[in-house]
Amino acid sequence: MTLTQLPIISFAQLDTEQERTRLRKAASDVGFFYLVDHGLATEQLQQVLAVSRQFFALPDAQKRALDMENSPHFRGYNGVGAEQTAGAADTREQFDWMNETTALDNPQQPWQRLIGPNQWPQSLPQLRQQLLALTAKQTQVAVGLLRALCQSLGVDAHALDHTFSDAPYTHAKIIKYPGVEGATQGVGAHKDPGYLTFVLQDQQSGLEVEHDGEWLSVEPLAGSFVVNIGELLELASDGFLQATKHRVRVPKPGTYRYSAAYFMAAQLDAEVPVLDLPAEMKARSQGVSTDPNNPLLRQVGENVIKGRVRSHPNVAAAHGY
Ligand SMILES: O=C(O)CCC(=O)C(=O)O
Ligand SMILES: [Fe+2]
Repeated sequence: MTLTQLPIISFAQLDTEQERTRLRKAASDVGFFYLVDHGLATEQLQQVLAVSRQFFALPDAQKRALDMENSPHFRGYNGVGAEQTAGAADTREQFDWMNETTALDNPQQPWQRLIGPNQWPQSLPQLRQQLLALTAKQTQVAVGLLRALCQSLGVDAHALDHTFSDAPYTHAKIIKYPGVEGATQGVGAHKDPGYLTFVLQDQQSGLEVEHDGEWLSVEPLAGSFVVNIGELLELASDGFLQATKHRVRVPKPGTYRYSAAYFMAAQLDAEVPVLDLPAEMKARSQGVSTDPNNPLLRQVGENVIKGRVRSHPNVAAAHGY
């Protein structure tokens, strides 16, 4: 039967085996679901979307001063057309931030250059405050969700904890998709590189998920996060869970879509283990996908930097990646 809506999972009920079974089904059959009862107030989420609108409404020069091309750590602003996905330019403006740290003095590996400071607009101090508060709460929920997912896969809830015990690598972005005549690709079809992604959408749809060879539109559900499985979970489950491909279509001309995406990975220096799943799950596993254009890498930093360099060739070139 064709799927018409994503499953809805209650975070608050994941202490019950019944809800964890629903979680496992959603994660393995679709790889995408709405997460509700996650404890973040709808008001806080509305404030994030409001401050994000304020950010994108700043004068172009102020946004350009934060251009990602200034940052060897892939942080900051990108205008429409700067990012590449599936070999074509995306029609979206975005602002990216990650764990707030200082750069390493002597990075040995390209992915170690991801470590560093963010770029924040001085004229909108509430952006930094709102976005860092959001990320901190999302990390708590993502860790709880990952543990429940491990349990649902028949392994210890803490089986992956050692891969993020220093602190998970978190990357997030606020996004504005403008309706541009003749454009269709808001963001091209892709998988996300981390463990789990949370997307906060406004009332405008546009996100589509690949399921059984068709594209399913993810209609907005107020107060929810749209959660999806990333490549690190495909690796950890040896393909029992698949990182589902998704894309965003450009809204109608004259309209806009705003969203905020949060990507939780393991710490950059970790290796993702293969979990010892029960035999019946192993038997149903498809194995890790082998796309020559997108190899999945167990070394977390390498998997993350792969995506950054591919999405932002201008930033990679400016900083000698
Ligand atoms: O804006 C969205 O709904 C999803 C964005 C997305 O898939 C991404 O940035 O990886
Ligand atoms: Fe994505």
